[in-house]
Amino acid sequence: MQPFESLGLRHDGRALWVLDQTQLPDAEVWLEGSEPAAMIALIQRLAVRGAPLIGVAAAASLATFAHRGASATEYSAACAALRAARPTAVNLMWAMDRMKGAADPVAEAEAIFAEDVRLCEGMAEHGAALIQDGEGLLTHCNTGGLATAGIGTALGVIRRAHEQGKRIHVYADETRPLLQGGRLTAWELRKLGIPSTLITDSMAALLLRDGKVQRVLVGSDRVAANGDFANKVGTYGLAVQARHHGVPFHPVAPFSTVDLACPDGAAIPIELRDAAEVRGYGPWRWAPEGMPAWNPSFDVTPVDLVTSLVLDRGVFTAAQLRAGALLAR
Ligand SMILES: CSC[C@@H](O)[C@@H](O)C(=O)COP(=O)(O)O
Repeated sequence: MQPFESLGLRHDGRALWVLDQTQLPDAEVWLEGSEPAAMIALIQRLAVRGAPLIGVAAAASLATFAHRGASATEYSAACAALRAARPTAVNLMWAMDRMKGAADPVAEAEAIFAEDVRLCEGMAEHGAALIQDGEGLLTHCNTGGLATAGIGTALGVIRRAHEQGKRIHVYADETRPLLQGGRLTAWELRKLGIPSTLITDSMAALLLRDGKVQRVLVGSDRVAANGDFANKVGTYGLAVQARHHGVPFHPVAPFSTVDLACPDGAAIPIELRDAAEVRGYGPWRWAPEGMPAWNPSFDVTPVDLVTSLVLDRGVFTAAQLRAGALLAR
């Protein structure tokens, strides 16, 4: 295979490696994900995460498996198992469906990687055009280079606006319970030198009330045909708060996140994760042991709360989405 590299995924021509996102920001440890079984475990424990990246990583793992001589039966079993590793981000199913029918799995995985890089550029160009000089921007979870093969979805848009010289200030939600904002987005923002402030999720409403935020930009794990979309839990609450305060709210996603087979948000499967993730983090536990907890990893935001959706191929208003703009593409 040709070597390739992104912020969180690397192929050295022989083996596939992922940057263990559970150890960020304190340690940069690369783990091997060449074997599909290993990649499934890495995806499920969020060592590799973010909707586009899990699709790209699963494809690269499957290609490496094929390159190393997997039989057709082994290949299709691994493809099905990878496809089922996490249920909400449709990019994983999209990538596995491409790999399933691929005549040359290595070329297909390389194409999926390169395409994701290009899709990020498309979103960045269209999304950055919305951002005005001097804006405060609020984001949730991690949607940057760690979540894609390229510069990211919502964070890619923010990065492009910064590169264009717009004076922006980013407020990053910590993102309970697994802290993708506090650990990963904060790490990326610091590396990129973008002026930013970390907040806990519960501080967002106050920031909006105080007029510190002129735009909310988030990623998506699956966009339904009518424009409803799933993203990291907490996104729906942000959308409600943004609407209440009259602040524009934009999901940002590549076309590989759009699922036309899903008519609306009610049809999007939502991953339920281990309750222990709500009771504590890493070695710490703050709730009584055994305390019942509810841990949906994503929530669904209805299209009515969306100002516009930034796709790699353009910006679509809620009215256009409701009128079937995604189905017409
Ligand atoms: C690339 S951004 C889109 C989403 O994947 C992102 O916002 C998100 O919710 C990630 O969730 P995660 O559980 O960390 O994989």
